Amino acid sequence: MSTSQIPFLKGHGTENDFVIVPDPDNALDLPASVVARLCDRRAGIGGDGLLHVVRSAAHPEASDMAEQAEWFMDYRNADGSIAEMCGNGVRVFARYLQRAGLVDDGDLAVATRGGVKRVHLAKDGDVTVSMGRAVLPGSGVTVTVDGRSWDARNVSMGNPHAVAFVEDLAHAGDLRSVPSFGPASVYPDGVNIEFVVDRGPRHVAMRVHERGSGETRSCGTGACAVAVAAARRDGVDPAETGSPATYTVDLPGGTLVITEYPDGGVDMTGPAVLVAEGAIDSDWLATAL
Ligand SMILES: N[C@@H](CCC[C@H](N)C(=O)O)C(=O)O
Repeated sequence: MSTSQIPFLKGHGTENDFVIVPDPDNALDLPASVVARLCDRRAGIGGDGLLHVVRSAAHPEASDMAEQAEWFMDYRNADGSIAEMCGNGVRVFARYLQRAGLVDDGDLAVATRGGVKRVHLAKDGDVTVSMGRAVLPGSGVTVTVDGRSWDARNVSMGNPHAVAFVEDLAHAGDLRSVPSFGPASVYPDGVNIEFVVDRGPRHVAMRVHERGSGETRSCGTGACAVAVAAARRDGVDPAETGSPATYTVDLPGGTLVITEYPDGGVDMTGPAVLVAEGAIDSDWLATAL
């Protein structure tokens, strides 16, 4: 019989799935080994990542944002590594806060390692997040998978992305394929790699290999990086035209709509779904420590 249980929920955004662990006072010890155990699809609950829900004031990395955002999304990849930002995760995080009655419907702010993000949510509708500006450093990168290489665009959405336009999404390989990139110095902390094809005017499709999680069925920051990279490739820059540019991005797990504004801000709209809740056996979890 276990001595205590830790509440959790499971949710996804365009099938990028997360274990959600509410811990308002930041009382839980969640080293990488514990996160990896929880995200393990056979030995644990399973997820592409973990959303640790903490009051900003209670977390050393977020206390300086507490006045702007009551809640901090302490995001972890499936291997337990830390990332600056997760676009699908922040929508699911906001949905959890709404369902738990911790925020009102409508607009809220969420603290992340990538700064404070403004979120707009309706009770059962899509969620829109103001993701901030995309940064395109211009450094040349190459991505390689299964012996094929492409030039890629380096795009930061707070976390790093390499966006490669390919002829066929099948070129991104299969589950055994591990893309690589170069030169290594461009991404000292690793990178998320997106493979993109055109579907129509301002409409693309992508697959993604995420840093710390492997191939996932969606990546919100990746879709933003892809939309901005596709716009620049198409000669579209809202800062120059003065008009917003909207791209539809299809992913294996669903569709995200990305709009870049003349001030450089990027909005992402998509679903956020809670699918289950339960309790983690703390004795089992302790075996991962
Ligand atoms: N799936 C996320 C991105 C999660 C972080 C990424 N793996 C990284 O290490 O930067 C999204 O929806 O943005």
